[in-house]
Order: sequence, then C-alpha cells, then structure tokens
Amino acid sequence: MVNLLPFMGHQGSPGQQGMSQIGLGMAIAASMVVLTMLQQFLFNHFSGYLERCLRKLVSSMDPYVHIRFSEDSTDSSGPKNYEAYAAIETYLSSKCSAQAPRLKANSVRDINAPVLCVDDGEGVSDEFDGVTVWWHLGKEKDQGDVYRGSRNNRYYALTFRKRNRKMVVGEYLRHVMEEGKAVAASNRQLKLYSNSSSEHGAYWDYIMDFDHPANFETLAMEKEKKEDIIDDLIRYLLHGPPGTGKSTMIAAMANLLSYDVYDLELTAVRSNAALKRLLNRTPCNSMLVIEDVDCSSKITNQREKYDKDDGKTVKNILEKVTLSGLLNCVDGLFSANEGGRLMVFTTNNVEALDSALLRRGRMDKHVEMTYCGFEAFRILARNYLGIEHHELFGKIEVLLNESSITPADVAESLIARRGKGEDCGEECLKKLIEALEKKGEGENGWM
Ligand SMILES: Nc1ncnc2c1ncn2[C@@H]1O[C@H](COP(=O)(O)OP(=O)(O)OP(=O)(O)O)[C@@H](O)[C@H]1O
Ligand SMILES: [Mg+2]
Repeated sequence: MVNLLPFMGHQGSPGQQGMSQIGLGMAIAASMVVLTMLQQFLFNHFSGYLERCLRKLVSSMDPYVHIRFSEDSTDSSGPKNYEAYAAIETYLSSKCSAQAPRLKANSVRDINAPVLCVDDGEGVSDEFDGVTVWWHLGKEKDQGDVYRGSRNNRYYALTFRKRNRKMVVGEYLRHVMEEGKAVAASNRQLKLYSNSSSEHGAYWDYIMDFDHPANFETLAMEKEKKEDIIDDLIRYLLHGPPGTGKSTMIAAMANLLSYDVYDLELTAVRSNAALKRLLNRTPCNSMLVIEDVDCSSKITNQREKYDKDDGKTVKNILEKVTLSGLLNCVDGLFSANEGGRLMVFTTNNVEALDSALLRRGRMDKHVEMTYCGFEAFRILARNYLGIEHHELFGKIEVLLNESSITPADVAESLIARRGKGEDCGEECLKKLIEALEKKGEGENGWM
C-alpha cells in the first residue's frame, strides 16, 4: 500500500493530529481500494463495450469494406471454404501475371497446370462493371490444436468502397467464383478409365491421362449440327461408318465438359449385377462410353446359339450382360444427366441395334456421323493446312458431293505432305482431288 501520510497537511494537536492523520489516511486508502475495484469492475464490464464503440467509430470513418476468404478448410464451413479460396486464386492468376511484381506458381492441385498467384503480402486490383476492387494475399498464424499443431493460414482479402457493397457482394463475387471454377475445370487433367473384372467383382482401372486434342472447333461437321449437340449433352448414340469421327466427337465432348472418360468394354462385364456395380462406381462429372454397342446384341444372340449346343456354356454366357440389363442401367442410373453424367454409345451399324435400345428417351439423341461434306472439309483444311480459301475449293466441293469419303480419309490426304516445306497446301489439295476422283470412279463402277 502506498504511504499517503507525507502528503497530508499538519492540523490539530500532535496527538489529535496523529489520530486524525491515521483516520484520514485509512479513509483515503479505503477509497483508493474502492476506486481500484471500481476501475477493475468498469474495465471488466465496459472495456469490451468501449472497444466496440471505438471500433464502430473507426469503421464508420473507414470508407472501405474488407472481406476475408481463408484457405483453412478445418472449420465448420469445411471444404467449401477452400473451394472459394481456390476459385479466387485461379480467377486472380490471369490478373496477377500482368500486375504483381512478385508471383509464385502453385502446382499442388495439378502438376500439369500450375496456377500463377501473387506472392504473400502482394496485391492486385481488378475492375468489374466500372468498379475497382483490391485483392491482397495475407498470412495469419493459426494456433491449431494438439493434433495438427500451428501453421500459417493464407487468406485473400477483398477491399472495396462501401458504396459498391451490394454489387461486389452480389454480382462481382458470383462472377469471380464462376470464372475461377470454369478456368480450373478447363485446366484440369482429364483421365481415361476402363473396366476390368476379377472374381471379386468389376472395377474401373485408370488407364492414362486423357490428352486428346479434339474440340468442337476442329471437329469437321456442319455448324448447326454441332450447336445442337453442344446445347443438349445428355445421352447419345453416335452412329456412322468407320472414320467419320465418332471417337473424335467423344473426345471433343469430354474436353468441352471437362469430364473424365469411362470406357466400358461390355464383353468384359460378367453379369448384369457387375454392370450395375460398375455404373454405380462411375462418379459425377464423368462420361460413360460404350463403343460398338452392337456387340451387346451379339451377346444376346450368342446366348440362343449356345443354348442348343452345350448346357455348361449356356450358364457362362447367360451370366453375361444382357440387353435388358443394359437398358435398366440406361433408364435408372443415368436418368436426366443426374450428377453431371453423360452416356454415349457408338455403333457402325445402327440397323443391328435392338429397337428397345434405340427408343427415344433411352438415348435422347441419335447423331449420324456422315461422310465428309464441303463444310466439314473446310474445317479439316483449316486444321491441317491453315487454309481458309483456295481456288481448288470449288472443284473439291463438286467432287465431295459426288462421292463418299470419310473425314478420316480426307485428313489422311491433307497430312500426307505436312513437313515438306511451308507451301504444301496446294499439293495436298491436289492429292485429295486425286483421291476423290479415284473414289468417284470406284463408286460409279468405273473401276
Ligand atoms: N469429323 C471429324 N472431324 C475431325 N477429324 C476427324 C473427323 N472424323 C475423323 N477424323 C480424323 O480421323 C481419325 C479417325 O476418326 P475416328 O476414330 O474419330 O472415327 P470413328 O468414327 O470413331 O471410327 P471407328 O468406327 O472405326 O471407331 C481421327 O483421329 C481424326 O483425325
Ligand atoms: Mg471409333
């Protein structure tokens, strides 16, 4: 306790003085104790309030709004937090490569498509609908817990003017998320799976990364037909002669949607139950492909043949996948493109398919892949020769109308001379004309 006596005046008799000094000192000391307690009480009960008032005052003077998007996915909002953070990072990668002086490459999510992002502590600005906003990459120490320990959490802080709050929180953030996810999807490495089976069941095996360059721009086909397909990707039957681009179309679809490809070899599936299990294991955002589906009807026919020959073989074949098993799967699992799944069948021989399989509603769209028309040829000429117009195009158009040549055969003529000097275009077109004339003679019975 602080000694207060030296600061008191000298009044009354020494005895009285002594007594009254002691009384006064005690009173003052008591009041100090009360004051301290009061201070403590006020501090405990009102400091939060005062602090809040102060913050309010400061923030009312701050003309900006700040929003923080944390990388941390361990709190209650779980992976959603990280999804938003990742979408922002991808969205900003195109902005920051032009603006930020210090960048870093993030290849954690996909080694083939590293995302450039601003380095810690750096920032970039962005403009949307005439409004400027600022992004900043920050780092905060997370105390963690006994299991994960402490670590540095990154976050993107978005700053914008208060008057733009409604637009930024609404339209702008929606734009950032959508754009970020779309860019990430287009950068994603697609994968190819195929089915195999063992005595334990049917499985999807990872075959390789799916790196097919096909896209709808380079796919040689009439524009209208392409647009119709793109508008409504659900369940397809692609039919047409070999070399008309059925497999190329599948690759273009997978690339357009960024879907992994699950190539189902029906003859390797042991039973309807195995087929069902396999399809149940096909994840969202995937494309199930059954090439040459006419082979499945061969299985059904074979069953009858073996029926008469040998009872043992019958059992084995009967356990195989049947058409009705396949139809059940088509109807059930892949209804209405649920969960972003696309199913595509191909055949060279549409007449051989069972009418039950062909029925609309089972395969929403039948796309006929045809021989090469002039419009398709022009796309191939652009793909392979980089030529948009040429005086030989007129002759080629006439010849294409008179003969049936597949896009694969046209492509073969056009690439034959590639690499033999830059100006090989005319030579290639002449070679194609030769091939077309030969075909025409053959088709018209001149050969
Ligand atoms: N419509 C097309 N657009 C662009 N390229 C095509 C087209 N059709 C064929 N091609 C070219 O021909 C090659 C063979 O075509 P693709 O494998 O797609 O034919 P397909 O119809 O699947 O044949 P198959 O019935 O034998 O499986 C492709 O790799 C591609 O280079
Ligand atoms: Mg094919």
